[in-house]
Amino acid sequence: MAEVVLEKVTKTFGGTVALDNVSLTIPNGAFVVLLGPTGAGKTTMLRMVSGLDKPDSGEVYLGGRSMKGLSPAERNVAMVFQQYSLYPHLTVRQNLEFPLKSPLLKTPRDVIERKVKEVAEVLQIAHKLDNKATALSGGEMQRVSIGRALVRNPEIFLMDEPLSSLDAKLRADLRIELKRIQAKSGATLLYVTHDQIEAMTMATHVGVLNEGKLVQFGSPREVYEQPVSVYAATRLGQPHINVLPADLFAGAPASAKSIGLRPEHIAQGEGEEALVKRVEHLGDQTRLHLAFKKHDLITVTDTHSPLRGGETIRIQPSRPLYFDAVGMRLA
Ligand SMILES: Nc1ncnc2c1ncn2[C@@H]1O[C@H](COP(=O)(O)OP(=O)(O)OP(=O)(O)O)[C@@H](O)[C@H]1O
Repeated sequence: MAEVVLEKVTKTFGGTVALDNVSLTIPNGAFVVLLGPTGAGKTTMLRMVSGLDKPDSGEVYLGGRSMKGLSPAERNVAMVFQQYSLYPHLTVRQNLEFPLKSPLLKTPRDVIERKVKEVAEVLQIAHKLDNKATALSGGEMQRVSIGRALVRNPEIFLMDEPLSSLDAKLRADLRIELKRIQAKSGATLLYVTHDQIEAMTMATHVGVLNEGKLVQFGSPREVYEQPVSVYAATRLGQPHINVLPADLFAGAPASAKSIGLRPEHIAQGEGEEALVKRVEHLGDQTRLHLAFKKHDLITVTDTHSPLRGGETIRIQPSRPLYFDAVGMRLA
């Protein structure tokens, strides 16, 4: 287990500021999901922690120790990247054994065998252990790369979109397994994803990055319910939060420029008229696409709603969030 601390970390590439004075304390055993659009600095943050890259200024501490000058091998971290990195001439078993065969670790043979077997079962690749890495599908290769990180029992895992090449069923299975393994081992995990469900279901903490700056760090629930800005609010939630001019509804504070309404925070039955443009029955949820005073918005309703396109309903905000002219949240 290890606490991860970034202290005023800045990293630039030419004219691009990839990380901008980021300070952050990640508690022992946390599962942190980093969110932000492409180029926000997520991968750069993982690379700073791993030692693959050095900060221009600032410092990284793992388990209370400064990592200044330490190589990736000298840090107790294991990484999984989006692109699988396997030894193609070795079998799946040999690929999984490789991290344990480091002369530094001196892992006994029976322990190696047990760990490889356990990890292969969890990742549903036990039947492929004797295949060459090149004789695997993309999803299988990715599972072997995850396995190579898992066999080592590191204090810190760094994962960059590790499930993005897998199909929906396997993603859902591995989400649960990764969360279980992380909770059981007590390791701290930093995880990059663009997937909302992964963020909400796996994370104990969410870090929102915008152009290299850490704009919010908190539990998924906190970021969802109490976002600091429109930007942070739009990082979580599917369908997205509705952001509309504040004066569309009565009751906005004078300094509010926009109102943010999560789809489930629009009450139906009372208020003003909205036109139902489209009804989407998704099985576990029904979405209503509404037109309200020339603006589009999305809300959710009863799964068995009899509503149809062309009808009108009455709506009013139930839990509005207000933002100022630059998109910052108003208290
Ligand atoms: N090795 C590099 N050389 C030059 N620029 C880089 C390098 N690595 C990152 N950058 C730049 O730094 C910024 C942050 O990149 P980073 O890869 O951390 O973003 P990201 O949030 O991980 O994006 P993605 O979701 O696309 O992976 C980007 O503008 C990127 O182009």
